[in-house]
Amino acid sequence: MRKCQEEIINALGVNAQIDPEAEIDKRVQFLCDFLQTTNMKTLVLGISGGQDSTLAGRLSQLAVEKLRKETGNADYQFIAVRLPYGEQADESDAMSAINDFIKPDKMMRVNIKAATDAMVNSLTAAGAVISDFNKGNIKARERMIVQYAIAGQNGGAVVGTDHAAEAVTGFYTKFGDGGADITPLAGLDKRQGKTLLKSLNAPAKLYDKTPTADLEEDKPMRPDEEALGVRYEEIDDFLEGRAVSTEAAEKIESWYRRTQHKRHLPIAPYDTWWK
Ligand SMILES: Nc1ncnc2c1ncn2[C@@H]1O[C@H](COP(=O)(O)OP(=O)(O)OC[C@H]2O[C@@H]([n+]3cccc(C(=O)O)c3)[C@H](O)[C@@H]2O)[C@@H](O)[C@H]1O
Ligand SMILES: Nc1ncnc2c1ncn2[C@@H]1O[C@H](COP(=O)(O)OP(=O)(O)OP(=O)(O)O)[C@@H](O)[C@H]1O
Ligand SMILES: [Mg+2]
Repeated sequence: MRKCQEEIINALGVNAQIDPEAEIDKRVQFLCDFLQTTNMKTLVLGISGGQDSTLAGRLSQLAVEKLRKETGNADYQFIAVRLPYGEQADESDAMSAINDFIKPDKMMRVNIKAATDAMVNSLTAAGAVISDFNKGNIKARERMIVQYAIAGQNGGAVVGTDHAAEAVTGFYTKFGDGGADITPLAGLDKRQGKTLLKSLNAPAKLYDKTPTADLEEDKPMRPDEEALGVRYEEIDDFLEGRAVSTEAAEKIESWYRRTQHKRHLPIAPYDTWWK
């Protein structure tokens, strides 16, 4: 195995083999332990209609149901949040994830278009030029603001959907979808997430779907793999310690190096990791 590959696997805590049932139990229990230790009662997560939030949402709902049953305290709750920018192309998938699978205690909908456009207009009026790509990151950060507002009002925590196949490339917005309190999918790669969804009897259309950030208006529903220049199959093989083409390995390692700053707290004078 490549030396850098081994370092990444260890840093991100990936296991090549997983037992789906045991993983589900472990990750639900992790959420339960977190809520009990912090004395919080509410989990909050944006549900996009994509694979990651479908899985993290269902695990969150299972955790609060378990705690309600075990403690007799009815206050534990999961709030799923729909956060479209205007009209969302795969709105029906998002609603199917919520109604047919996650079945959250509560669902809220906040359209982030007005806030996003107002921010872009204010920046433009101040003389800034905001590209479509940069506006995409503003959308991700508006979603973060909404989730923290709901968590703040409910004494709750924001669930993040980061996992190993995303962390390795840093393919998320810093302090946007990367901003969260707890990440129950950490250490899983994309196909392992899919396996957990199958095990939980999720509708196949939700995990067979092409992963997309869907942040850019110039490139609607652009597949992550197109933006990254490497396939999830290759990223997952790499993370499971398998051999991948040199080209794929070098791309993955390059993304990893370039996005190192996203996997750390802001750089302080005593930090040395960034040098
Ligand atoms: N070396 C360094 N040390 C410390 N900080 C550094 C830095 N380099 C950049 N930065 C900071 O980081 C910022 C760039 O990071 P960031 O703002 O995240 O922006 P960036 O990484 O350029 O873009 C985010 C990427 O993630 C994708 N994304 C976003 C959200 C969700 C999903 C999804 O899959 O759903 C995907 C999105 O499509 C885009 O390709 C810079 O503006 C700078 O402030
Ligand atoms: N339209 C949206 N409504 C609600 N939440 C959203 C929306 N778009 C993104 N998010 C939040 O941002 C997170 C990051 O998006 P990302 O695309 O990585 O995950 P996903 O959509 O759940 O899965 P996939 O990677 O398979 O598309 C989502 O998991 C979700 O919590
Ligand atoms: Mg998505």
